[in-house]
Amino acid sequence: MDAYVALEGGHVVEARGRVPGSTPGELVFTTAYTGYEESLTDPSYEEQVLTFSYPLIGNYGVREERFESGRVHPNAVVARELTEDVVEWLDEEGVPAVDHLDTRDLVTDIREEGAMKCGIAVGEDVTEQDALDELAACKGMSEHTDIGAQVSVDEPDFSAGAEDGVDAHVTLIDCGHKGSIVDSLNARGADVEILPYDATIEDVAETEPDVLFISNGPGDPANFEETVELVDHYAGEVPLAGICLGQQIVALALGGSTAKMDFGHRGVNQPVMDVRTNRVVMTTQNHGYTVADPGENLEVTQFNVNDDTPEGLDNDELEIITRQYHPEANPGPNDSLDFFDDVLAMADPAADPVIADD
Ligand SMILES: NC(=O)CC[C@H](N)C(=O)O
Repeated sequence: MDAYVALEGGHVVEARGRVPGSTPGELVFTTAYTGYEESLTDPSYEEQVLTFSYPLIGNYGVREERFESGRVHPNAVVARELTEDVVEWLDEEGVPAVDHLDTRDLVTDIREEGAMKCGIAVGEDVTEQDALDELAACKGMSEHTDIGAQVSVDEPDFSAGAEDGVDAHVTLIDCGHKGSIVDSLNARGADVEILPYDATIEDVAETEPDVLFISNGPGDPANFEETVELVDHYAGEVPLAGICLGQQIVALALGGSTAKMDFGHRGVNQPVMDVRTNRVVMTTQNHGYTVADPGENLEVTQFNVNDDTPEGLDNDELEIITRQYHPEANPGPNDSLDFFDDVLAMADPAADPVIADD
């Protein structure tokens, strides 16, 4: 099977085709050396082409219990070597895949030029031109204005908490959540009400949340206008938590700003410094945007040791905790699981129910 990857600027790389198909997508890389099932099912990779810098992907098989959602989200997959198990899975999912190319070169290009548009063509008779045509059709990440609708639940859903633990009711706004965020809350006793990304202020009020939780998700946070409005309304009225896109949305709602990073943070060993405890934790990350300015209402309590970008924003008085990384730690490391205890410590089931109007 022939395979070509056309990079922004027009350079075309030849590869071995593993799963046929053609697609555009934003080319990004992850340095994660484990957790390929978690990465590939993470909705935050929607509309991207995921390159693994680790050279062998699929060496411990494919197991559904490690999936973070019901499908593979990247538009295509690139690796130095993909095992048969992974190829079979991607084939069932209809996700184009290529290997046997120099991923060191590709990652170096992304490091130097930044995450870029690309086009992939894989199949018996595909040509370089087919890949270039896909590239020409590739939109920039921020042009995917409906990306929330592509990954969010359409209807509200509910996931019951364990019998033991915190008697709390969390309303999760689903911007493309990882399943293990819900599992982490359920395991601590909290019931989780899952609402679509465009839920209204009234929809949230009906669920009577003890905590309002904004999930991770794909694309540019500025395109989640409905969710930004929700946070703007509920900040100070109900405790707020957010992960990754959730942190960015909370920052936008509280007067801060976000910006696109050059090549982002994607991996499982990103070091984060907590300025309150003076401890460094290792974290799993997957993001291409960052909070550029947290605004006047949020304190930067954690930052990335590599590039100083904000990793944790807090407001103790308004009861807000957000993290840019993934504390649910799938596939690990487990250093920051206590985030969920801190979130649920804000819940006060005896408090008056929230109200929809100001
Ligand atoms: N994992 C996420 O929530 C990613 C957030 C956002 N889409 C970004 O790329 O920065």
